Amino acid sequence: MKLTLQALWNEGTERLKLSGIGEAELDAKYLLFEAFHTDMVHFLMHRNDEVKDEDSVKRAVADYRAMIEKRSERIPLQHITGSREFMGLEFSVNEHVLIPRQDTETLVEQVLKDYKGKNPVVLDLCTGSGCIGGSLSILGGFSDVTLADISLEALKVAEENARELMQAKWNSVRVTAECRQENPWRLEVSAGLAEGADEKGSVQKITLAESDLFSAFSGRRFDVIVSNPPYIPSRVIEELEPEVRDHEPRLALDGMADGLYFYRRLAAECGSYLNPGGTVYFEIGYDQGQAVSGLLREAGFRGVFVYQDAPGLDRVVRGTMVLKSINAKLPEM
Ligand SMILES: C[S@@+](CC[C@H](N)C(=O)[O-])C[C@H]1O[C@@H](n2cnc3c(N)ncnc32)[C@H](O)[C@@H]1O
Repeated sequence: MKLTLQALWNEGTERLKLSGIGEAELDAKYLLFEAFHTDMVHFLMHRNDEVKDEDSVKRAVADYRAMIEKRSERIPLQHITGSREFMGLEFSVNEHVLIPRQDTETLVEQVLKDYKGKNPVVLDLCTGSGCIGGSLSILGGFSDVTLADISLEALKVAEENARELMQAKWNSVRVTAECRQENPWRLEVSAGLAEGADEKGSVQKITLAESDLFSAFSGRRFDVIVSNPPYIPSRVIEELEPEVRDHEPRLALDGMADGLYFYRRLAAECGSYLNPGGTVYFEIGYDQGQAVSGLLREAGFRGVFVYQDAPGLDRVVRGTMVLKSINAKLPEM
């Protein structure tokens, strides 16, 4: 029987179906394209051609079969390919970070909308791959964004992403990374115009910081604090799909007994790190809107509002800290 792309796709699909993978056809096709560095158009035109008897093609076939084997062990697709698209940008991922979810784009889109044409100083707590803060920096053009996480392994992934994003955005422009501190770890990735050019208004930086929530930010103030903290109740983690339960970091999932542990800490502490009129945006689980809104109101936040994601589920809570003593106003939104 001749070996074709269609035959390889069928073979992969069958293998993944046997492992109970719901989107077996899609995943097999994605891995086929990855192994053969090809796309849908090429596939549709050549799927019934016999694949060439060349070393490079043999390698692609072997790579594809190896990737299918990994996927059949319920290793997430994105861990196999090493990347995930988020907000139209490419983020590297590995087993040390949560794979960015489409739901999380709701938070990024809301901040971009609220701060269009403005340049807030932003802190992304629990940054993981850096997908939230990185997108805000690149797409919002915000010049000072800090990405913080308690996990050094996660921060290394966020650093790679920050460098790649800056490089891609500034193209011919220098991207420098300067290690400022080892313990706790801290690094700045910054981009500016090429040497000799006018640098006015063109410098952008992403700072990466090892921090247990706010531990590394004593005395600092931000205009916007965003966070997608771990929010799954501990007992629920065992019921999740094997891809999540066995392959994504527990540190990224576990919101302790009722899933609200981090929101309690964030609500209590955020006010001390915000400029007057500063705003927080937290991603939440679909059933946590009321509880997290309550925590923010109790902590003195105003304008507390819950936003829904594309399927209509509660996904983001926003609140603004108004410091009456200095007559701060709610920002226009
Ligand atoms: C749900 S993941 C979110 C990752 C990323 N922001 C996203 O939206 O895809 C939560 C992240 O919080 C980090 N984390 C857990 N406990 C933390 C703590 N005490 N302080 C800071 N980060 C923490 C984990 O390492 C993980 O990267």
